[in-house]
Amino acid sequence: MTMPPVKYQRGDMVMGRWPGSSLYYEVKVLAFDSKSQLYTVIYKDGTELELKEQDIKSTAGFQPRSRSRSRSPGRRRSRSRSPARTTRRSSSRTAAAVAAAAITDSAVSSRRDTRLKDVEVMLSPVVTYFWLLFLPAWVFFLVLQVNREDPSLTNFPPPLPPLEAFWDAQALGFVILWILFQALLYVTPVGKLSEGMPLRSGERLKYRTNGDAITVAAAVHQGVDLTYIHSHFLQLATASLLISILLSVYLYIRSRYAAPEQLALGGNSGNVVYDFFKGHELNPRIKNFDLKFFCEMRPGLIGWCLINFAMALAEMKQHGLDAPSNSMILVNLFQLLYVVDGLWNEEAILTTMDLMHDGFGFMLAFGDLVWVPFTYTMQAYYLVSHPNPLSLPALAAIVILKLVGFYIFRKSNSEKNAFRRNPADPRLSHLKTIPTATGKSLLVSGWWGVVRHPNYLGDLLMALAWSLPCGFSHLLPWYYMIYFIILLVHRDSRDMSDCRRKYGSAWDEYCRTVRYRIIPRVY
Ligand SMILES: NC(=O)C1=CN([C@@H]2O[C@H](COP(=O)(O)OP(=O)(O)OC[C@H]3O[C@@H](n4cnc5c(N)ncnc54)[C@H](OP(=O)(O)O)[C@@H]3O)[C@@H](O)[C@H]2O)C=CC1
Ligand SMILES: CC(C)=CCC[C@@H](C)[C@H]1CC=C2C3=C(CC[C@@]21C)[C@@]1(C)CC[C@H](O)C(C)(C)[C@@H]1CC3
Repeated sequence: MTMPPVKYQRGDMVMGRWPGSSLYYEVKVLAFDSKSQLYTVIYKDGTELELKEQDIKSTAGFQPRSRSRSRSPGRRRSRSRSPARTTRRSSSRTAAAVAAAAITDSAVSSRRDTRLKDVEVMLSPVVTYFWLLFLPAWVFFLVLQVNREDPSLTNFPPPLPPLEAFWDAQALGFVILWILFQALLYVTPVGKLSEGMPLRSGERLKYRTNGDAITVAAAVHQGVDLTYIHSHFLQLATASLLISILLSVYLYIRSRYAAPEQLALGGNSGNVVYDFFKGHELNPRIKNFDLKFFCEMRPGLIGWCLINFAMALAEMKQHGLDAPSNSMILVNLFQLLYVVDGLWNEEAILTTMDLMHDGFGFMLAFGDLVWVPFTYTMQAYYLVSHPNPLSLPALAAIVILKLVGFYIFRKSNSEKNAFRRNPADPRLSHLKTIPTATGKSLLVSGWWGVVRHPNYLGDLLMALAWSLPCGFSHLLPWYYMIYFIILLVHRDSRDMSDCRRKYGSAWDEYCRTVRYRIIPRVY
C-alpha cells in the first residue's frame, strides 16, 4: 500500500490550530511522524505541539476570520466547537511530570491517550487501592478518636466498636432526606443562571447559582433535636459513605456510555478501580441537574454548617450551658462565613480546577459527601468534650487573623474570576497581564502578582484561625490545618504543571516575575 505524500515539509511556515480553540497561529513544521500521522510544530513562543494535518493550514490559503482589534491574544475569545487533535511534546519532562500534566491536559490525541493510559495504569493499582481504603478508614479513625476523653495520638488506636455500632437505618434515612431536601432546593427555579467556562467541545453549560443561606436556616428546623447528629455521628458517616459509594458506581457506569466530548481526560485508564476512583465524566447531568456542581456545593457544604451548629447544641447540653463557649462560637461563625461566602459566590467555583478539569468519581463524591461534612467539622466536634476557654486578647487576635485571611481569599478569588469571565472588564484595566498563545492572558499584578496562589494563602490563614480556638492540648483539632497544607501544596504543584503545559513560555515568564507560590518570600 502506498502512503499518501506528506503535505507539509520540515521548515515550512504554516498556520497551526491551538488545542481546544479555533485560533490559528503561525508555526514552523519541525517533523512528521508517519506512524502517528502527526506533525511536530513549534509556535513563536517556543511551545512545541503535535498537530494533525487537519489542524494545519498553509499560510497562503489561510483566511483569517475577523482580525482582533487587539494584538494581545488575551483579549480574544476562544469559540471552539471541536477540540483540536494535538499533543504537547516534551522530551525533557520526567515521567512523573508527564503523568501530572497528562491527566488534565486540554488537548487530545490518540498518541497522547496511549501515553496517558500507560501512566495511569502505572500509578493506579496499589496507590488507588490504598486511597480507596485509607480515606474512609481515616474518617472513621477521626470520628472515633475525637470522641475519646483523651484523644491524643499517643492513645492510638481507638477501640473498635462492634460492627453494628456503625450502622443505623434511621441515620441512613436522615442522610437521604437531607440530600433530597437539598436537591429540591437546587432545582427550585430561583436565582440567576450562570454560564460555566467553555468545555473542550466549546459548549458552555448553564448552572443555577442560587446559594441561599435560607437553606441553612430551614434545615435548622425548630423543635428538632439536632444533638442527634452528635450522638449518631458515626452512623451518619457510614450512611454518607454508603451513598457516596452508590453514587460513584452510578457515575462509573454512566461514564462508560457518555459521549467523548463529555469526558474528562483522566479516569480512562481501563483499570476499573482507578477509573472508578478518579471519575471520567466531566459534568454528569440528569437533564439540567448537574451532579458534580450539586454535590460540591450543597449537601456536604451546607451539612458542614448544620453539623457545626448541632455540635454547639451538644456542647450546651453536655455542660449545662445557656450558650455555647466562645471557642465554639468562633469555630461556628468562621466556618459559616466560609460556607456562606462559597454559596454566595457560587459561580466562582465554575473556574476552579475541580469543576473545569476533573472527572466526577469516587474521590470527589466521597470528598463532597463524607470528607467535608465529617472531617471539616472536627474542631466543633472536639470542642464538645474538650472545652478551651479563650481570653479576650486571644479571641480578638484570632478574629483579626480570620478576617485578614478571608479578605485575601475573597479578593484574590474574585479578581481571577472576574478576569477569566471578562478580561476586558474596565475595573481590571489597571492590572498588568501576560498574553499567552492560547488566547487567555495571565494576571501578573494585583493579588496574582504577589504570589502565584494568593487564594491559597488566604485559605490557609483562615484554616489557622479555625484551629486556634481549640488550643494546643491535642493535635487532632489541627488535623484540618495539616491536611490543608498538604492538599494545597499538592494542588499548587499540579496546577503548575498544568499551566506550564497550557501556557508554555508565558507561564515561565509569569513564574520568573512572581517568584513565590503561596507565602511571599517563604514558599
Ligand atoms: N476548603 C477546601 O477544602 C478547599 C478549598 N479550595 C479553595 O478553592 C479555591 C479554588 O482553588 P483551585 O481550583 O485549586 O485553584 P485556583 O482557583 O487558584 O485556580 C487555578 C487556575 O487559575 C488560573 N490562573 C492561575 N494563575 C493565574 C493568573 N496569574 N492569572 C489568571 N488566571 C490564573 C489557571 O486556570 P486558567 O488559566 O485555565 O483559567 C489555574 O489553573 C481556592 O481559594 C482554594 O483555596 C480548594 C481546594 C479545597
Ligand atoms: C482527600 C479527598 C477526598 C479530597 C477531596 C477534595 C475535596 C474535599 C475538595 C476539593 C476541592 C474542594 C473545594 C471546596 C470544598 C472541598 C473540595 C470539594 C469548596 C467548595 C469549599 C468552599 C469554598 O468557598 C470553595 C467554593 C472555594 C471550595 C472549592 C473547592
